[in-house]
Amino acid sequence: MVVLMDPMEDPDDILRAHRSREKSYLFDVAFDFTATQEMVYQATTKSLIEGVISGYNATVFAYGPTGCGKTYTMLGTDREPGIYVRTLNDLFCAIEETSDDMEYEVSMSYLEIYNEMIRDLLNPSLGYLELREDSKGVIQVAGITEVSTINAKEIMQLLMKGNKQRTQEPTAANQTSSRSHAILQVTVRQRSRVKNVMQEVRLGRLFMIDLAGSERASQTQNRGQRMKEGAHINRSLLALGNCINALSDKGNNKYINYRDSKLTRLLKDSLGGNSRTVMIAHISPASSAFEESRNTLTYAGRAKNIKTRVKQNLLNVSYHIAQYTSIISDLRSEIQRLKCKIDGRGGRGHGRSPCEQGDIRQIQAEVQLHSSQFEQLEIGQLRGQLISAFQDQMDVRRLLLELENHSMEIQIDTSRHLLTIADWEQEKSRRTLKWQEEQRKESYSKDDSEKDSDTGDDQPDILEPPEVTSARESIATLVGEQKKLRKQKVELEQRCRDLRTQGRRLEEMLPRRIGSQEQREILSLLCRVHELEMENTEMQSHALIRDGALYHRREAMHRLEQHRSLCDEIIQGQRQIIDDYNLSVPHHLEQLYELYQRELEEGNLDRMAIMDRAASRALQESSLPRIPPGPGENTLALDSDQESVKTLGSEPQLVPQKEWQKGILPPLGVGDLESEVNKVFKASPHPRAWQAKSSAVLTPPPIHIHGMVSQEEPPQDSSRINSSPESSENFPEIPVSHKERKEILSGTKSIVVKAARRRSRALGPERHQLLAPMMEPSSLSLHSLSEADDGPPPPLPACKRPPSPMLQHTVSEDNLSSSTGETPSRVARRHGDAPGLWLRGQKKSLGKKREESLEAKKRKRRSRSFEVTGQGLSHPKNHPLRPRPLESTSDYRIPISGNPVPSMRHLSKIALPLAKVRLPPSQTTGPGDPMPLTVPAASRRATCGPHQPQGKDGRFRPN
Ligand SMILES: Nc1ncnc2c1ncn2[C@@H]1O[C@H](COP(=O)(O)OP(=O)(O)OP(=O)(O)O)[C@@H](O)[C@H]1O
Repeated sequence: MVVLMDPMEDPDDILRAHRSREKSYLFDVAFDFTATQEMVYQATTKSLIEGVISGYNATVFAYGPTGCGKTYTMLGTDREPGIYVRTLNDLFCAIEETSDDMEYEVSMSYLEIYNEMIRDLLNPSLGYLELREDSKGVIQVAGITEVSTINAKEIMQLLMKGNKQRTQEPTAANQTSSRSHAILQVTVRQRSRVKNVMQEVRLGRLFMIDLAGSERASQTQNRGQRMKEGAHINRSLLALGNCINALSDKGNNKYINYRDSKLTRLLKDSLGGNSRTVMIAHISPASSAFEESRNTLTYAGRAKNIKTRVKQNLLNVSYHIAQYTSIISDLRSEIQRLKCKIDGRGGRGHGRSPCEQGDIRQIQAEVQLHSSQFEQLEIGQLRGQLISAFQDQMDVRRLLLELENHSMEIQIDTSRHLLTIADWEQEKSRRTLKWQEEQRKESYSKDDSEKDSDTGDDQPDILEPPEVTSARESIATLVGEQKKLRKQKVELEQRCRDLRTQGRRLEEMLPRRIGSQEQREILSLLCRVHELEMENTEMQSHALIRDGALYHRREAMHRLEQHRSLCDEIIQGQRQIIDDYNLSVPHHLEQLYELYQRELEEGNLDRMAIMDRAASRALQESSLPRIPPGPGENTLALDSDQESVKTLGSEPQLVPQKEWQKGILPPLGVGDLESEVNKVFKASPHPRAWQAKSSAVLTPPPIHIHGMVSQEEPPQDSSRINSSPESSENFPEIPVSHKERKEILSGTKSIVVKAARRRSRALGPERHQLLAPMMEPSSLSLHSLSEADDGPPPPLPACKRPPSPMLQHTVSEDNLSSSTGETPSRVARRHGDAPGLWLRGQKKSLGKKREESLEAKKRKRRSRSFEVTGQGLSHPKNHPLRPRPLESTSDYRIPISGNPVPSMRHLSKIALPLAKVRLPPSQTTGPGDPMPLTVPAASRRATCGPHQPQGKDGRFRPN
């Protein structure tokens, strides 16, 4: 509240008491002489700044008589700056605070209205400027200088410069009287920093006006120019007052005449339009300025009633195409900069161009994703290559295994054919002997002259059977097949070496390429799996080798047993003759015979057999050594497998490296086989010579099997058992008839081929089961033997020679003749006696004791053999190559059960050469031994009934 008191009022003057001019005025704020510049600024102007930078117009003007401090309030001094400086300072501070999100443009113009003329204070040389109004009704000063800056210090310098240009003249009322209206216009443009085609711009204008003071001519005592200036000042202020009066009159909608002066025209919006306006009225406390003060307060009071409509100045800017070009150029520059930054960081900007994205974060994420995908793809490729290399190696090794399996089958077939040929040679020899015997018998009834005439031809005309010829042809084919297999094996081994080299390169490369521990562990496990697969394959290979070796070994053992039994019988028979006829024997022969007897009694051979069986069992039960694919590089390949595991992982090796190198691939044995085949490939034209050669073979003494003795012979090179010349030369010594041989061989082939096929199948997807069935007890052995035992109870259960009763007689003859390869008469003739003498003239004194002794030993052997047979049932694993039960029993079980089928009839006619062979029990009943499998069952029946000790039927009947 401002109370204006009349200085002329006299309380004692009653006449003028009712004419008092004292008046009170209400304003928003009133300052007294204690108010500072800061207080005035804070109370009047500071609140306008926020609106201005947000797009609102504002006006601050100082109104009042001359010399009342308007200029002081607005401009101030250096020490006490006024509203101009303080407002600008705060304005720039506010802009600075929001400059991160918003972009500002600040421009300033400074002019004065002097004598109703507009002059640019920033560039006074421009002369007087005109006021113009645009299409929107906004008043503009044409050509005014607008300085754009955001630097407060710079704008202050401009302000000082402009003030110096303002017209000030000393008057009687004010030494620094302003003779013009000074108007400082600050325009603020605000826009968002986010670029867009359509952009909003906020435009705020702030007018800070230092009006010239109204003056009275009497008071200012102006004359001339000063009086003229005062007149213009007063006229413009009058126009302003009129506008204020008009605007403040609420109920009067009369016309607002802004055009009376340039000042009102310029302040049109500030007074009654779109502006927040502050009027600072200045009055003087001097009583002499009572009238001016009253008028000022009256105008100010009226101005207080003026209502304005404030609105935000918003401009929607749509850019021109040139601006679009500029924007695009800016964007490209930004993209290029980001691209260079990415390239400089990792140089991984391959593939899709990041410029297509435009967003640095998206580009970075994409680049990272591509990098990760590339790394995963690379690892995946390497892993795939390694797996492929492993699989190729395994495929080649399986092929090798199949090749070896096939080779073994060929060997078995070849052996079978060799046996057929040998049997024929044996049969041929026997027939020749028979024929010669008959010739001799006939010669007794002839004279010497006739005898001499018959000596020309001692060879019968014996035709070779077709199966023997076929066997010779088959052998030729099999030898060719073996050569082919050998060639394929060499190629496969080379292929295996190449694959191993390739795999080794991958194994060396992978640890360097893979940085992830997880990936390394995966690959390590992969290599480990490969190693186990290799191990499995090699175990199968070794099992195959062992199967083949055991088969040949048993076969050879069987032959040797037969041969030994033959020799035993010969020795016993000859000894019997010697004893019966009290023949004189050279001393060294007698010593040898005693040694022979001693070994029989002491069981040395049995002990050897036990040791051999223990060694064989240890061989079977021990862990199988690994078999490298071959010497040289193949061994290296396997080593490399382990090295790969060592490289990729830290798992310990289960098998020492040396073990890998110990094994060998199963030999194809072509060389040995060929050498063997060459001897019998063609029919021998001289069976006698062949027999003489066979007789030179060192035949071991009979081996008496006791207890746990197995049929296996002492350790020897199994690979040579079947293919060695010695073994082949033993074949003719086996006195089996041709027909019997054929039956046996057909059974042998059936079993062996089926077993080989099963092995081949096991090498496929179920190759892991290859070894398992071999370790299972064979039902074949159980059935064959148990059913054999279920037959007619044999008086001598362990008889090795069981010809059927109905065939016993013929068998006996064959037995005698074939067991030695000579007829009994021939044997007797060697000692100078007639053929029948050695049968009829047996003496029972000395020979009987010896015979009883031998018989007791035989019984003992039979008994133990029976025990062994029973134990053999529970230990079938001694026959790793035995045929599978279902396949084998189909051919051989039925005859044994007592219901002979036609095939059994043939079997029952098996000649005694086999029947009289002293076969070890486990061999005769073992399912893995095809030939003894059937023969003992039949021979047991044959001997159960009519078998008698020697001499009863006038014939020698060896065991
Ligand atoms: N509040 C104040 N404190 C100190 N000095 C002041 C104050 N107000 C005004 N003055 C002084 O009074 C004198 C006149 O003031 P000023 O020039 O500002 O008056 P004016 O109203 O602008 O006059 P004019 O209308 O003639 O220009 C100046 O010398 C100024 O320094």
